[in-house]
Amino acid sequence: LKVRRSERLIDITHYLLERPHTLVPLTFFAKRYESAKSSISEDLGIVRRTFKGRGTGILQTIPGAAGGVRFIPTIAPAEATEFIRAMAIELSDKSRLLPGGYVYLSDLLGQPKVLRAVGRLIATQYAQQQVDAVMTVATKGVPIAQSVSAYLNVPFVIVRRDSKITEGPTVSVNYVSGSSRRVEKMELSKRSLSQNSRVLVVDDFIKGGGTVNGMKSLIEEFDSQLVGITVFAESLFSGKRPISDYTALLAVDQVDDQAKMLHVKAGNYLERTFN
Ligand SMILES: O=P(O)(O)OC[C@H]1C[C@H](OP(=O)(O)OP(=O)(O)O)[C@H](O)[C@@H]1O
Repeated sequence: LKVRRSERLIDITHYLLERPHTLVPLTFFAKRYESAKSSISEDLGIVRRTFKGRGTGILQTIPGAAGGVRFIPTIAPAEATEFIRAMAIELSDKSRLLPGGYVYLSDLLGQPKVLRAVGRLIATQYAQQQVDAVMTVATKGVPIAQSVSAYLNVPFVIVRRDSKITEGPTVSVNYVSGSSRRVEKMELSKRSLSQNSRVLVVDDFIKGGGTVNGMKSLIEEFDSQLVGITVFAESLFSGKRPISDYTALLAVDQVDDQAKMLHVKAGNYLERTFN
């Protein structure tokens, strides 16, 4: 039974939204709706124009027999700007101040709406780059990594600071925890990352930068490449960070836990992603 265009458009949209960064051949849709490929091409043109117009994402067309379409989720600059503006106001609440210049984020990074937005923002930044895996360190970075990996349709791997027999054989590196000048160890199970992987590092917070620097070393131990580092928020840090090339959605620009004062502004995400 032939399926009407209005129904095809709804079902095509739903199918693609659920399968980001996945190549879907035209013949798949032609068979699914028992429609001509020319009709499916017109359908996809309507979806592409609507996605583009509303900032939903990019619908790539790959020509040829092995071709098809691929949905790349993105977030529109205006929506990204609005989200970051709202987050900066939310984070500038002095009740979020923690000793040592840390900011309490766990309530926000436990909200599905916030995690979906953060995942989409970071996936937009790397939408056109080859990413094979998203890496973070337990614990607070995990929900962010999961959300980014869902939008990029790649696995995420969790680096741990403690040894667990359930992780099997691991690769470990020592790193200096910036804020406390302590030498710490982090490790990743050998099976979780193959050689020559292109790895995106994400985390909730960067202070001294020791943690992300440790993950950079770990990626090198796996003979893999670091694609980029993006964190939800960066703190003020008086020392010199071992890593300076990273992206932050938000940035603490005034903090004084004695005076109970905290101000958070937009980080460098917007200019790094949309310029
Ligand atoms: O830039 P640095 O000075 O290295 O600090 C940033 C680390 C510390 C903190 O993790 P913790 O709160 O230590 O651990 P967990 O994420 O497990 O709560 C945060 O999540 C980053 O991973």
